Amino acid sequence: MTRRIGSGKLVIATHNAGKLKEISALLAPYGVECISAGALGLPEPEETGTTFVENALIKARAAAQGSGIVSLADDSGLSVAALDGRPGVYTADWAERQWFEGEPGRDWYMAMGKVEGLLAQQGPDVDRSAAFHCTLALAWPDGEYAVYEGIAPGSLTWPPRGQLGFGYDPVFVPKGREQTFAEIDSAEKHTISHRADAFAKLVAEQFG
Ligand SMILES: O=P(O)(O)OP(=O)(O)OP(=O)(O)OC[C@H]1O[C@@H](n2cnc3c(O)ncnc32)[C@H](O)[C@@H]1O
Ligand SMILES: [Mg+2]
Repeated sequence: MTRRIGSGKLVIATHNAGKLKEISALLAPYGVECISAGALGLPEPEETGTTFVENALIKARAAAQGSGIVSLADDSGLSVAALDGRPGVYTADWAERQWFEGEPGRDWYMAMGKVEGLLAQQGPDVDRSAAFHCTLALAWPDGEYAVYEGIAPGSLTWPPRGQLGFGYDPVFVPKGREQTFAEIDSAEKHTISHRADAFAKLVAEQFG
């Protein structure tokens, strides 16, 4: 029997504002008091793993140890079929760190262009299928943990479209749709995304 979060405090071990917003919305119905790793001043651990599971556990364990509170991390990424699954666990790293109006951030437009450039090298008939992956890891300060995985299949489009969401959303068209994730409102994204898929499994086990 997996240990449960219950209705106490939960640290959200991410430094990505887009993810934090989505995770808080997905957890809103379950009466958990969410605190972000940033608000607690927790450092961003180095993601030295080679799989989504390893990196999610690194982030969740670092936050649980640093805060003494059960922590939830999300490691996610875009796997492109024609690029043998890249950028995969390196999805965030493909976007260079930059300063935008005095704030640190990453250049997602440049990263989306990098993916598109590699696809374009394979010619006009290249297979444009891709999938977003999301691994959620829960870690307790005493070392116990649980992992939940989700996926959203789809394809890549170019040029980027839409203003909603974050990261690579403007180039990702989920399967069966015509709009990109950045053109789909957040309530609807929460019914079809990789994060929603992983959360459905977490919710069934933790709050079911
Ligand atoms: O590690 P944390 O602090 O959580 O934040 P991060 O942005 O570094 O997150 P990851 O290491 O998991 O990298 C995953 C990247 O994949 C992209 N990504 C993940 N989920 C996404 C989504 O729902 N829509 C668009 N892009 C997404 C986004 O660019 C993320 O930066
Ligand atoms: Mg990261």
